[in-house]
Amino acid sequence: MKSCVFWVGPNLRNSSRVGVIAIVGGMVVAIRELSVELGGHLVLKDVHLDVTAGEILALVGVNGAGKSTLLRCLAGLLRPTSGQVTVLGSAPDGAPAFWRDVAFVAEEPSWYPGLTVREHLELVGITHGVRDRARIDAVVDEFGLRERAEASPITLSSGQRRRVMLAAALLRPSRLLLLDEPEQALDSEFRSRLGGRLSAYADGGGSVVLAAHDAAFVRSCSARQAVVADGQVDCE
Ligand SMILES: Nc1ncnc2c1ncn2[C@@H]1O[C@H](COP(=O)(O)OP(=O)(O)OP(=O)(O)O)[C@@H](O)[C@H]1O
Repeated sequence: MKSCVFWVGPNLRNSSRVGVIAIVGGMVVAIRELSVELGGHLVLKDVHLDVTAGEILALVGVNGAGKSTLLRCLAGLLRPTSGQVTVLGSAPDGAPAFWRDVAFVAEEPSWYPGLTVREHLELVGITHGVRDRARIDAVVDEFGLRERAEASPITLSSGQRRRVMLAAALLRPSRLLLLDEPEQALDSEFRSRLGGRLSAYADGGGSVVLAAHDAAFVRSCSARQAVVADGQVDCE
């Protein structure tokens, strides 16, 4: 094993695997010869991709290009047809230890039925060792949710629901954020604020892989771009 590079920033202090898993050369994601066949169609073909600690990678491409498919492979929700996917030193396995270090925001919002916005955030916080009410309050404010904090997410607008999902992902410690079209349904001001927030997360040593359609949003988070087309991923 080559030299180990650890960066323990504000988002990472409570991380379960800091100091346990060695990230060779700061590599957080390593994809080698990844192919994925869905419904008899080769969606991804021999993809090779690396993401380092503190990097934001934006997957861009037309509808159906395979961006969500790639994110689902990184989250361990989809088994590749062939090739290797390594996340934080291991194959994504969906085990609790994996989810302690990785936060995933899917394209479709989901939440715990019967809980208010604040209760949802508190539950996510408790699950990941964040019990500080002031921290929950700060996130509620940061994501513009104060007036709807006691409401059920089902009664929120689509942009407000997206904010709840993003707040939950950024509230807890993690080392890698996987975000499927996080800018979707957000107004322009909040898109640009989210870009700044993700940049700060990366400055703290976290890595982000996101799929996005909004070029201005991708620029606002200073992301490296990877174009997904014809089953291939071409990085800048
Ligand atoms: N379960 C499935 N069975 C068969 N085909 C699938 C399945 N899931 C996805 N696909 C196909 O795989 C291709 C890639 O889909 P994917 O959702 O990854 O695209 P995307 O780049 O995220 O698109 P969008 O920008 O519209 O979100 C599409 O042609 C889609 O129809």
